[in-house]
Amino acid sequence: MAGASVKVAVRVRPLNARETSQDAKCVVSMQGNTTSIINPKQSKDSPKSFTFDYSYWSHTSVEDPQFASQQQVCRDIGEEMLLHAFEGYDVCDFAYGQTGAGKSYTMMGRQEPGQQGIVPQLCEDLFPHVSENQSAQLSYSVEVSYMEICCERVRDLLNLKSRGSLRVREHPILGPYVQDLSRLVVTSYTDIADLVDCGNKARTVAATNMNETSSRSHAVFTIVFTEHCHDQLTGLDSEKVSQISLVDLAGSERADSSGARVMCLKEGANINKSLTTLGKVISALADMQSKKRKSDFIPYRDSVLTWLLKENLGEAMMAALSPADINYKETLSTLRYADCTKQIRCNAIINEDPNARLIRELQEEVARLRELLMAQGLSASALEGLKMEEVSVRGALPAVSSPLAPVSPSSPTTHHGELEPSFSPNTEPQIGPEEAMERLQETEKIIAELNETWEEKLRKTEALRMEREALLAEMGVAVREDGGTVGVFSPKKVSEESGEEPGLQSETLSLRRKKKKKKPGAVAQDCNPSTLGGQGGPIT
Ligand SMILES: Nc1ncnc2c1ncn2[C@@H]1O[C@H](COP(=O)(O)OP(=O)(O)OP(=O)(O)O)[C@@H](O)[C@H]1O
Repeated sequence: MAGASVKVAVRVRPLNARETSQDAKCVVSMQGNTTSIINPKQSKDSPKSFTFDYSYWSHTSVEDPQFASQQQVCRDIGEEMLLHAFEGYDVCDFAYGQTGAGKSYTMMGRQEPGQQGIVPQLCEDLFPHVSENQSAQLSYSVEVSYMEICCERVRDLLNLKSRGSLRVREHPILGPYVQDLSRLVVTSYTDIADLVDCGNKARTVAATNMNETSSRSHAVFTIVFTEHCHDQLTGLDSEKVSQISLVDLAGSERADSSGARVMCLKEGANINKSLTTLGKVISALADMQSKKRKSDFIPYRDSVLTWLLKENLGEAMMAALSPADINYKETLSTLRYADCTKQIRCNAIINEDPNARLIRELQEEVARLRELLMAQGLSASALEGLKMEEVSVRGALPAVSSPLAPVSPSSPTTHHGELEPSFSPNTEPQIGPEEAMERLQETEKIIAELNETWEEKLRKTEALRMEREALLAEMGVAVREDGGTVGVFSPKKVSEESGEEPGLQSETLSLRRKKKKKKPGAVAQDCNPSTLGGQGGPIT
């Protein structure tokens, strides 16, 4: 897989009701792997053509021999991803395109038979693969996480209680990661399907509360897949870990500020930082490839999405296209974006024994930080007695003369979902006690998480499931008696007088009121989607 190009597919959907009502014409055509588009204003000009790994014609219906179904898309894209994940590679598929072009349809699809998208189909194929490969030597475990990135803030879609946005941090050994993002264990397709469903509903509820649509945010669903190997001859255990990231990006037209619709101030500044940075990253990688340069500056750090997917951008991209002449400019821009992505090559490596190696390296880091803190005047007994949750780092430590590791002006700031300043154990100047203490706690927390037993993970997963169901029920999402969720109440109109949706339950409302009291007048400016009951006032 290493060195292979990113697989790029484009897919054109049928005209929708709005386009049909405007008498829109189809300007996209496909022949084999080639997609062509005609400029409706200069129809005498020859069409612009692009060749991709796959050009999916889903504009018509199954009766058309050229028609590409959900199953075909998943067979081409999903099956290969699964295969690579079983080999131990990290893989990522992201869906790009204008709002309403068909990204979510391709990634998630619909509930009806035959309409399921890549995510549910891939998850459905996962467990039969596990059963086929399982043996006395080989066993597998699967965990999932689901997050949403909006305005550069990260929200956990599987732990609805984590109301604030999560911090994106960079650890010198672990690299970028989302602190406290829940990773839930799953043992069957039904488990995954329920979590996907809950996450999607959490997204919908949040969007409804915000009087907006989920097309403003990026959804990242990740399957962490671990192969445990026990060598019966030597008695040695080893592991291969791979991540399958499935990303439904925000609508691409928002990358263009001129096309921006009404949006709050913060959103205006941030909504597309991840999307525009993704574009820059893709074009820098493509440029590097075309010039055959070994390394170049790639602006991964400029946005949360690109930073988190830094090691994992390769594998597949699905560009969703509207067929309509009225969307010509957007569709052409999507085709160009996809064309640029073709040039990227995967830098894949197999993640062999990452946990054992990580724990060893993290323990070395803990020892180093402890030494540093002792050298700076903290006693060994104080360090031993240190409990992560008890420690209030700021102001609790003696001041020392060594400077904190400087944050370069271009480094993103440390705040909620935004990026932490980077630090490297080898190159940084001596760090101060506050930072050392913070890192020590962070590293010990990561080690504890890596050392968690399967039973502990199961307990956590179950506790979160119960919390999630209770909260979703409160927010107006019906829960079946067997635990599955069955649909969100239809979006409620925002009451003009109060700014609240009348159907929302008491806790959500009281949360909002509390916020409103604290920050009068902030409704129009703060679009933090991380608060499920967030400021739901109209976006102006
Ligand atoms: N290939 C397709 N076949 C049939 N219907 C489709 C297809 N693609 C999209 N649709 C329909 O078009 C509508 C918009 O699609 P979808 O929600 O997937 O767009 P999107 O790109 O994800 O938009 P957003 O950015 O707002 O999330 C949906 O009703 C969806 O079911």
